[in-house]
Amino acid sequence: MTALSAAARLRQLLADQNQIITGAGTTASRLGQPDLGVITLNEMRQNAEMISNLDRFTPVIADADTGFGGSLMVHRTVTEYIQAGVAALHLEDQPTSKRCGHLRNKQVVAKEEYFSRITAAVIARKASGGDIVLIARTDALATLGYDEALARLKGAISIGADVAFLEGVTSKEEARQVCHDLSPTPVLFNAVSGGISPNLTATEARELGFRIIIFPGFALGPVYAAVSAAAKHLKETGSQLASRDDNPKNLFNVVGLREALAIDMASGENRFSEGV
Ligand SMILES: C[C@](O)(C(=O)O)[C@H](CC(=O)O)C(=O)O
Repeated sequence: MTALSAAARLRQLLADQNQIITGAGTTASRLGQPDLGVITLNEMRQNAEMISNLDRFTPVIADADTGFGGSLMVHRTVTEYIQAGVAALHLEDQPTSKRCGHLRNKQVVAKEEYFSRITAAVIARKASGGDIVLIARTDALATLGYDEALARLKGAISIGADVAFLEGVTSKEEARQVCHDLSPTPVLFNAVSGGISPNLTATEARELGFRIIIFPGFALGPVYAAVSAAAKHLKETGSQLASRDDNPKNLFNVVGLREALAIDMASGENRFSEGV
């Protein structure tokens, strides 16, 4: 168990490249459904646990959506994410019947309810002695405007959130403004391709003042395109679109075949010592 405090964990997050567990991506890939508040804590936690434990040295930021219910569910979510090995989570102010932050006609809960969620998250972190970084996200910009969204983020920070996430930033000016208005609290930029926000590179986002940049859809689109092309090829030609290097062994090496064989040898069981 790491002895890093949440502050140290935050420094690590700011310095390193991280992995993220996207709620939208998990909903699409595990449930085959759109990001409309249908995924549950258990499904998100299982995915988060699997990915967090692939490489314990790469911090994972996981989407916690609305916390999946009232304060007690938020408390449970944060506790379970800590147990799953997640390094940071983001928690938002949409109702539990939420939608992707880059869709239209979003709603948000009252400020008091949002602050109860953040408070429950802070209590859960303290109770479990965890070092998880709490990222407060607000979706209020679209419906209630910049001042209310800023007030929500400031309130969340005063309760104990470590990072602010203004969902759906609409311009570079607004981006610069929020980073300035919340300084020294680190602000996260959500780079959603084709979403509401300006299409920024990581360098551009850093220049505007963001300290953490996430690309939740970076793999989903390309994977979908690649799988569609492969399926089309199979349908049209009856043969698989495989590269010359595709064989079971090469593919299994991507998911740890060499490491597994090394464990077998080191344990003395030698089930695979003749090779595979
Ligand atoms: C950050 C986000 O919550 C996610 O699920 O990763 C989504 C991203 C997306 O829909 O691409 C979001 O609501 O912005």
